[in-house]
Amino acid sequence: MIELKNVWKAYRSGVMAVNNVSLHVRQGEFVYITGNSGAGKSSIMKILYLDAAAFQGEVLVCGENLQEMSGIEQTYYRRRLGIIFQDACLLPNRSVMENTALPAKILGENKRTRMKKAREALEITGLSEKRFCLPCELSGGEMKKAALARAIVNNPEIILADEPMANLDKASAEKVLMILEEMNRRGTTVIVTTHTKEFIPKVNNREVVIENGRIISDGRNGGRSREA
Ligand SMILES: Nc1ncnc2c1ncn2[C@@H]1O[C@H](COP(=O)(O)OP(=O)(O)OP(=O)(O)O)[C@@H](O)[C@H]1O
Repeated sequence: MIELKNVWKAYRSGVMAVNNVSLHVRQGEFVYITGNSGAGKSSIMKILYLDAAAFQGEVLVCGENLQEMSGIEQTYYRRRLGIIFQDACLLPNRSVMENTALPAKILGENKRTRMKKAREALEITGLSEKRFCLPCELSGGEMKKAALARAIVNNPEIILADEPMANLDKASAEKVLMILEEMNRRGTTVIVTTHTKEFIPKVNNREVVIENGRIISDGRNGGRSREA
């Protein structure tokens, strides 16, 4: 479903953040991308949600080449994604409810439907009580939960979650993973980055480990390398 073929991404500073990465994620898979801070995890996610300017190599999603998409095709592609940005990226002057409903608004849902969807998503993430707050009135962990609610509100085909467990206590982090796993059980392809393996379940998970922009192992349960 998602295929990176020999992808390179260098920043103007000269840093080679993504160094010849090839990765295939099948439809309905749940993949963890792990690695130390600065390893290149977010850069890979940015490439996938089209936030990274010039990169080399090919990225195919359902056979479509991201670089060859027109502007309107990219817009439709983004609508198929639920994204949790590393720094939450909530609109500062909109309530939690409005932030959560935003992807439904972009899809053209009427107000009643998008508020219903936002209420349900906030219920799932346990943030209902804070629905009328502004982002500045939330803790870091609550911001992550709002970002998660926004990411799941449209029941997306693909979720790209960049450090969704950061700033969360153990119980909240486990709950975030539970929600992402439930989305995955219902058919959503999920890619999660994390610099800590603390919360990754030990059983039957695919973990792609990045170091200095390269994949150094790709396997299940910390198993043997597939693509390194
Ligand atoms: N906009 C940018 N301009 C220049 N260098 C950048 C930029 N963004 C990231 N980098 C560099 O690219 C490398 C990879 O960064 P990236 O954010 O992808 O890593 P990461 O694995 O997500 O790290 P973290 O876990 O700390 O978020 C790092 O050396 C970083 O300093």
